[in-house]
This record gives sequence, structure tokens and C-alpha cells, in this order.
Amino acid sequence: MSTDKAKIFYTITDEGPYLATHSFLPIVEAYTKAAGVNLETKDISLAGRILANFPDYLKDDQKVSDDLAELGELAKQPEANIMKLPNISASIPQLVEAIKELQSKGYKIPDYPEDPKNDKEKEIQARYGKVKGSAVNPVLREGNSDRRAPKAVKEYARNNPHSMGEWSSDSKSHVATMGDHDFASSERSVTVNNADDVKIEFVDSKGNTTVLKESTPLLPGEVIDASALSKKALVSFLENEIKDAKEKRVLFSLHMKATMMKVSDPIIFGHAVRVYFKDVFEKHRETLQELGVDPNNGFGDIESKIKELPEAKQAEIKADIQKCYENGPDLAMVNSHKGITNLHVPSDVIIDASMPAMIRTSGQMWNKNDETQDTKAVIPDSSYAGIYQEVIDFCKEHGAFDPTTMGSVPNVGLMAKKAEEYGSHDKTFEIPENGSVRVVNKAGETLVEHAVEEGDIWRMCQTKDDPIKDWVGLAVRRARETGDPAVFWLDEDRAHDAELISKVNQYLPEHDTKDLEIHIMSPVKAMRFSLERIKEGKDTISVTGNVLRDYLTDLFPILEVGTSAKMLSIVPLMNGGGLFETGAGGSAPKHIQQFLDEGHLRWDSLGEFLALAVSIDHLGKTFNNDRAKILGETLDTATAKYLQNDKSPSRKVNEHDNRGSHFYLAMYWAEALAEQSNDAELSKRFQEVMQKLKENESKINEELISAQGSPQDIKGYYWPDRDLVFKFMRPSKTLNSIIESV
Ligand SMILES: NC(=O)C1=CN([C@@H]2O[C@H](COP(=O)(O)OP(=O)(O)OC[C@H]3O[C@@H](n4cnc5c(N)ncnc54)[C@H](OP(=O)(O)O)[C@@H]3O)[C@@H](O)[C@H]2O)C=CC1
Ligand SMILES: O=C(O)CCC(=O)C(=O)O
Ligand SMILES: [Mg+2]
Repeated sequence: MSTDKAKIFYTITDEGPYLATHSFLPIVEAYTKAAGVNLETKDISLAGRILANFPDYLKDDQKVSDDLAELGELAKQPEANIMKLPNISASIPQLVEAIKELQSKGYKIPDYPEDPKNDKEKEIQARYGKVKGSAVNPVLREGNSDRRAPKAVKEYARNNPHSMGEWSSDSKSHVATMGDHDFASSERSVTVNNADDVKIEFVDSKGNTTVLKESTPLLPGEVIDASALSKKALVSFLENEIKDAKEKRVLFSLHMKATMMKVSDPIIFGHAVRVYFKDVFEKHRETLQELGVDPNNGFGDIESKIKELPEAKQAEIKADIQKCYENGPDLAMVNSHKGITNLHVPSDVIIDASMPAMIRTSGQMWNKNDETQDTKAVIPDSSYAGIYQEVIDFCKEHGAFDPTTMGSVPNVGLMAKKAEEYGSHDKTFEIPENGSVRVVNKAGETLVEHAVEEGDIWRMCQTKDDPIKDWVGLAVRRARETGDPAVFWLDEDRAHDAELISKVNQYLPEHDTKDLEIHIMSPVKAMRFSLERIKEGKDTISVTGNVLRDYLTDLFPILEVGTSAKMLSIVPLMNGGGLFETGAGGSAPKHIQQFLDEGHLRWDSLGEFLALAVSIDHLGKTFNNDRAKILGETLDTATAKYLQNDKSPSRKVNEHDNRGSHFYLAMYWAEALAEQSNDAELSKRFQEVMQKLKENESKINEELISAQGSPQDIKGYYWPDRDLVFKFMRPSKTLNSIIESV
């Protein structure tokens, strides 16, 4: 491949990783430049993506390029090499805040029209729709996912175990799920043999047909499935669970993925808000409607919008809210000091991270008195809820896992081409009235049909054949490379999974699987199998669909190594390129909060170090660049030393933080480059750098730590002043001048 295409594209994102990048990237730029590796940054932050979608509202000097679209195109090219940091997948409250901030900075972008009244507002809403929720990952993930804890990380956790809450067999914590009239129980699935194009139609009770989606092209061998979740059943389920939580004196908490499932899950979230605060919604229906309150945006929407009312009316509503809290079960809290509950903002409690955090904390969440308490974890749809109950049962039986001895569960996840539920939002509908929804092909045949009622949520998912083939191949490769058993988490009793099982059985024989242990088990059985092995210190590869990929790659890392930030997270792109994700977690809003309050950033960039080494190595191999290969190898050596010497950031102010961790990484990287003997020139160059860094170790640490301890005003949250961010994130003059001299 032509070497002029050799470049690493580095993403600029939001919150924790955004701050960290301003300290780490100058180091990376200096080291890669010295080895002749090109880097280019691309802004995929929430604010950047908003601006990129509204050029016609901006002055020329305010316009920004559509970097996400460019990277999306690049991801399909063989030369792609993208370092992807976590970004905000915005819920509507976050989107609205980001818009307000940009407007306050003079960007004349339109307000978000929650309830569009005309075509213009509909068009604006559609544009914001492209930015809302998980709008980045599905565009870049043109490959399946390979996530695991590298040996050095596992070793570190074994020697330095993180805290694990104890479990008692009489814990009252449990998972509550519908099991009936939900997506899992209503799913129907078909594999199409030939290319086709399907229409999604709604037929009302009088037989009138409305087209919900005109065209969904299908490729040969593509699996589609459709399902519906009943509003009536959901509401009655929520009523029962709220009552049951009160009776059992456990916290009520709802665990959704409102960011990735950006259409269905906010609706479900809204029902939970309506049911819990039922009396408020009934008594003040008209007032709340006039205020434009939307419970799908969380209970926080009511709290902020009633501020527009006269004092007396506000007091009356607040008293009724208080009664709901008194009559209902206690809610799990996001922030008990600020009174922010689990039902306040749909993006505050995100299931992939929230359920493992609860399991790690003895199955408990925080109550309003800032104590931990047993919890009812409500996961309405039963497709995957059972896996968490299985972990809870296991911990109740055997006690908490022991990070010093436990094995590992890496994951091979089917993700490419917007596979499965996480690609379903353009085919998800809240049903307007009783009738049926059907999927009709070009020949006029109905492939799937569901009877539905007003308010039900209907959705269709797609899974293309090539990604499935690639996923099976990746699973076999990982099993071969490790010698560990690989388990496909597929349930023969679930319609979609049954289709996948027949494909797995078709594609496995295309690979050499001699002496490999490969199983297909339902998710609950696969969980039990993996937990039994992990307890004995054995590793088991989980081979899963897109949702379980997401859930398991937070769950196991959090139990095994304390955080998903320490995962190696690679997406081998189907056209030959590489997308290197930095850990398996998100942008950690709590971390930026701490930084703004007290100038300490506890974000650990370890996932980024791991990913960058693979990214540089990939570039070296793709373009036969020996220096890049050396740079990648030495970065791995440096990361191993970083772990051995325990240089991860501390959680407390006035102690070593993210910036200090980058200093040590730079020092160890320089040392490894100096000590390698394959490239004398590179070695000589970094000998000097290493010496200067070592000589100034205590001075640099002093400069870095003395910058902590006071609030940091970076003039914004979503679109801060970058010069200020650089200033705060690079407070050591000594370190900066050494890096500049590389
Ligand atoms: N790949 C992506 O782009 C992803 C984006 N997201 C987005 O991120 C945001 C936050 O999501 P959320 O569910 O809260 O999950 P996060 O993973 O961002 O945060 C949960 C907790 O995990 C710990 N954590 C995560 N990353 C690190 C790190 N690098 N170093 C140290 N600790 C870490 C922190 O724990 P502690 O506070 O105890 O230190 C943090 O509070 C949302 O907007 C979400 O949509 C979420 C997942 C993936
Ligand atoms: O895209 C997102 O919003 C989150 C992605 C995520 O959680 C994951 O891939 O693990
Ligand atoms: Mg996740």
C-alpha cells in the first residue's frame, strides 16, 4: 500500500478522555514524529458533531468539518487506522445542554425542537437525530469486536487486587424482568436467501395501511428479526415491581441503555417515571402538558420545567412529588447529596456499567442517606436480563469473586454493519393505535407480522451475513491463539438466535477447529459455565451478539481488573483496516466533575496505551515501517513497566493524577526506545530524552501536583476553551520543554 496513506487518525472526544488527550497527545505526537509516523486529529465530540451538522447556521469562521463522516468513510478503506476514544452518546437532556452552551458562545444554531410543529422543525429535529444517542460508534465500527484484558493487566490485578464488596447469601438484591409480552417473547426471525427490499407497514383496526419505513434493503443471507414490547404489560409490570420493592424494602432501580437504544429505551424510561410519579402526572396533567414536560427525558425534566411556575404552584407540585417518594419504594441514587435519583436522567444509569458496579458493591446501590442497600434491578425486556440474575445467584452461593485468583472472560462480539438491536433505531416505532405491524418484501409477501396496541414499541433488527461469517472466523482464531474454550452465547429457543445458530453451524466447518473446544449455549447457561470456570482461575472466550458484547465487556473487566478502562479493545475492520478503541468504558462524567471542582483528573489512560501500541504496530505491518514496529513494541514494554510500578492515577486530590501517569509512560517509553538495539539512531535520540526525564522526575512531579487543589475553569463543558485545557492539562514547564525537544 502506498506509504502516503500511512497515518493514524486520533479522535478528540468529550469529558474525561478529552481532558486526558490534551496531556497525552503532545507526547504521542512528539514520539511518533521522531519515528516518522504521521498523526492527524479528528473531532468527534458531541459539540463538534452538532456544529458539523448545522453549517448553514454558522458564520464562516465558526464552521467545522464533518470529521465523523470522514472517519466513517475511512473505516471502509484498507488503510484505515483510527484511535477511537470514548465519546458522549447524548441523551436529549445532554444534547439540549450542549446546544445551550454553543448558543451562549455565539453559535446561532437552532434550539432542539422536542415537539416539532412544522416541516422546518421536523428537519431540524432530524438533523439533531443524527447527533443524538450512540451516533459515533455504529458509524466507525465496520468490523467485529475483540476485547480482552491483556496478560500484563491481569497480572497487575492479581498482584494488586481492587476492592470487592462481600456477598451474603441472604442478600435481597435481584433482577426483575417481564418475560412475557416483551421483545424476547415476541421475537420472530427470518433469513432471506436473495437480495430484497422490505417495507415496514402499520395496518390499523379498520384495515388502513400507513408506511412506517419505505425501504430497508437486504443482502443475501441477511437475518432480520422483529419484536414488540407491550405498553400495557410494561406498565403493569412496573406497577408490580414498584410495589414489590416497597414491600421487600429494597431500592428500586431501572437499568436501560437509553443512549445506544435511543428510540426504545427513553420510551421505557418514560413509562417508569410516569408510573413511579403517577399521582403527580394525574393530578397535574394539564400543567405538565402546558410546560412541555417529557418524562422520556427523565424526572429531571419535571424538576427543571416547574421552575417556570409561580411559587405557590411549584410548592403544591413539590409536595405531591414528596408524597410519591414517601409512598413509593426508595429509589437508587445517582447523587444523594444533590437528590438525583435513578429516574432523573436517562443517560445517568447505563446498564453495561451500572449492573457490574452494583454487583461489585455486594449487589447494592446507594440510597438517599448515602449508604448502600439491597436493590431490585429492573430490566424490563427479558432478552438478556437473566445473565445478571445468574451472576447474582452465583455470588450469593459462592461469595464475591477473588481478583487474585479468578480467570478471565474475553469477548468476541458481533458488531459490524450496525448488527442486531444496536442498529435498530431507524426501524423502531411507538405504535399510534391498535392494529398490526408487518414487514413486506418486494414480492408482496409478509415476512413477519405482529398484532400491536397503542403505545407498544415495535422494532426490527438486521444482521448481515458477512459480519456473521467474519465473527465466526474471529472466534475460531481467538480460540486457536489461546487454546481456551469458545462459547457462542445463543439460545436455540430465541427466534433470532436460532437463525444464528444455523449459520454458526454452517460456517464453523469452514475453519480448522481440530482440538478446539467450541460450545453453543443459551446466555444463562453460558454465564453459569463461564462463572464456574472463572472461579477456578480458567479463561473462557465469550462469543456473543452486539448487546452481550457491550454488557460482558464491562461486567467481566470490572469484576476481574476493577474497570473496563484497562481492556484492550480492537475492531479488526472487515476491509483490512483497524479501529483501536481505548478500553471498553465511556467518558466518565464523574471524572470531569472532580477535575473542574478540585483540579485532579483520575482518568486512567491505560486502555489508550494498550490500543496505541497495537495501532502503531498495525501501521508498521501494513506499510512495512520498521520504525513504527519498534515504536509499538517499546510502547508495550513501557506499559508493562507502568503497570509493574503502579503508576495509574490515584483517586484523590493532591496525589499523582492522569497527567503524572502520562509523564511516567513517556519516561518508560523513552527508556525502552533507548534500550532497544534494532535502530541505533532512534536509540540515541531517546537516550537523551530518557536522561532528561529521569533527572527531572521529582521536579516534574512537584510541578504537576502543585497544579491541583483548586477549581479549574475551562470555560465550558461540551466546548471548552482549548487553550485553557492545554494550559491546565500541561502544567509542568519542565516536562513540556523536554517533550518539545524530542
Ligand atoms: N465507547 C464509547 O464511546 C462509550 C461511550 N459511553 C458514553 O460515556 C458516558 C458515560 O457512560 P457511563 O455509563 O457513565 O460509563 P463510564 O464507563 O464512562 O463510567 C463509569 C465509571 O467507570 C470508571 N471508568 C471508566 N473509564 C475509566 C478510566 N479511563 N479510568 C478510570 N476509571 C474509569 C469510572 O469509575 P470511578 O468514577 O469509580 O472512577 C467511571 O465513573 C455516556 O455519555 C455514555 O453514553 C459509554 C460507553 C462507551
Ligand atoms: O456507543 C455507545 O453509546 C456506547 C458503546 C459501549 O458502551 C460499548 O461499546 O461498550
Ligand atoms: Mg459498553
